[in-house]
Amino acid sequence: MPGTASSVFRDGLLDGQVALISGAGSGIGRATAIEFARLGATVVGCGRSTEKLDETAALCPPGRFDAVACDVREEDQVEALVDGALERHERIDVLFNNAGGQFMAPAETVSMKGWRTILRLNLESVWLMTSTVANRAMIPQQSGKIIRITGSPHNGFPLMAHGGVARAGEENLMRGLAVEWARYGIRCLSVACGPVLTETFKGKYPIDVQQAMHSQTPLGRAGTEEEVAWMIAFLASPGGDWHTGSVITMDGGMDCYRGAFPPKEYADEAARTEERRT
Ligand SMILES: CCCCCCCCC/C=C/C(=O)SCCNC(=O)CCNC(=O)[C@H](O)C(C)(C)COP(=O)(O)OP(=O)(O)OC[C@H]1O[C@@H](n2cnc3c(N)ncnc32)[C@H](O)[C@@H]1OP(=O)(O)O
Ligand SMILES: NC(=O)C1=CN([C@@H]2O[C@H](COP(=O)(O)OP(=O)(O)OC[C@H]3O[C@@H](n4cnc5c(N)ncnc54)[C@H](OP(=O)(O)O)[C@@H]3O)[C@@H](O)[C@H]2O)C=CC1
Repeated sequence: MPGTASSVFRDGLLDGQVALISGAGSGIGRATAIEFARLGATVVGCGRSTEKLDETAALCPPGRFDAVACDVREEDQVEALVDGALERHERIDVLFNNAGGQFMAPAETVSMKGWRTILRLNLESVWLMTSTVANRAMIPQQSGKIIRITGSPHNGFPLMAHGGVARAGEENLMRGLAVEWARYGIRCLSVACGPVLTETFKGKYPIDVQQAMHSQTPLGRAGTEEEVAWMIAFLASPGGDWHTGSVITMDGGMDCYRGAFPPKEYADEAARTEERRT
């Protein structure tokens, strides 16, 4: 992400906003923190590793990134994170629940400990962060936007069944809260991503699995962390004000159709057109 200005949005688009971003020390969280800071927001970025957060701070315009070590699974740490953000910045306009992840393993090998690890890291932590920020900041101020990153495609998540369950639950949580909390002026949304070429993604999955994911995407490529950051920035801007409860899917078309089109069985053009019946 070279340069100091957004390559998509006007300067000052998010002036005055305070955004809390989890997992801001790498990948999508870092790219989003940088984009928000460039657009004028103050970002409170959390993660477990302070070194990674300090690197993000160095990539943001000076004074725009407030790094806080916090494990989003721990109630006392999340409460301290939110209270500290309010003491220093007075409000929280955007919560981007980005921290999370899963491991790839055949379902029959996943132990109860492994299952609980993923449900806790994703679904439970999203509820903890969301309820704490809503109760302490957004309901009192009668405004806010809460965005969770989830996954696409929305059919089963083979080899990551635990992750798929967590993401489905998170999307439903955002939908339910969008209805309940509209009366407080709070918008709740999910952004469901297909493969995004972050360092973790590239290091985590075998190269042939990655290539299969890309070739099974109609647009034939993975997304970039900047493309996700632009979507989150748009949603935080006035352009996002009429969005709530939605699941915005960004996946190069994978959710509509799994595979390159036309499939090899239809390689012959004649096989793609049905004969007219008169
Ligand atoms: C095809 C479709 C196209 C679909 C195309 C869709 C594309 C979307 C793909 C999505 C990509 C991404 O999300 S990429 C970004 C992902 N980012 C991350 O994952 C970052 C965060 N991840 C993590 O922190 C870790 O990977 C994670 C395991 C999730 C949590 O770490 P923890 O330290 O909390 O947990 P650990 O102590 O390591 O493990 C706890 C237990 O979990 C289980 N466990 C952990 N790793 C395991 C493993 N590899 N295999 C089995 N079991 C495992 C064991 O029971 C462990 O206990 P013991 O046995 O006692 O050790
Ligand atoms: N890359 C992809 O293809 C896709 C990613 N996603 C989701 O997007 C999000 C970001 O992914 P990506 O950028 O690729 O991955 P990263 O691994 O780079 O990002 C995950 C971030 O979350 C932080 N984190 C993990 N556990 C915790 C915790 N318990 N408390 C606080 N912070 C934590 C990590 O920092 P630290 O270790 O310092 O705590 C890290 O910075 C994840 O939720 C991922 O599942 C969804 C779809 C596709």
